[in-house]
Amino acid sequence: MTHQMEIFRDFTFESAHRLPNVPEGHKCARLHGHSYRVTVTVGGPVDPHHGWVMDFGDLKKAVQPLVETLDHRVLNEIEGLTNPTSENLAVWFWDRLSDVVENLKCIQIQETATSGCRYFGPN
Ligand SMILES: Nc1nc2c(c(=O)[nH]1)N=C([C@H](O)[C@H](O)COP(=O)(O)OP(=O)(O)OP(=O)(O)O)CN2
Ligand SMILES: [Zn+2]
Repeated sequence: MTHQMEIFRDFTFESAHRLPNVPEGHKCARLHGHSYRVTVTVGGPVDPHHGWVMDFGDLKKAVQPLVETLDHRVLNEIEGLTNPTSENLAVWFWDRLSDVVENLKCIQIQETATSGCRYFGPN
């Protein structure tokens, strides 16, 4: 019997952004910052010998360089993030991780304690 599971790891970074395509007068057109949290979820069977889906450490090795690319930056200046909404940030992470992290299931971005998005990949 195999046990199907999802594992996840949280990463945080502090970045500034502005949203260029919001309606006139929208507060998010102004430069402002967030303490972002990205949660990366991977699915698969629990390997019976190791007792894990994958090593959390290997997941960190894949994601941390991307987080460092964004930390203490203005997101609009990062390639591929000219309109850095949570949704576009989730796609940005997915596009850079899906080839290196097997069975990537979800990228969750939290901009604030109460707002965020979950991306399950292209269809
Ligand atoms: N679907 C999305 N909507 C909004 C995004 C987004 O990425 N996707 N982003 C923003 C802004 O970045 C804004 O900084 C966050 O918006 P909001 O949660 O409305 O702001 P507050 O935390 O200040 O919430 P209040 O309830 O107004 O205090 C906007 N929308
Ligand atoms: Zn914002």
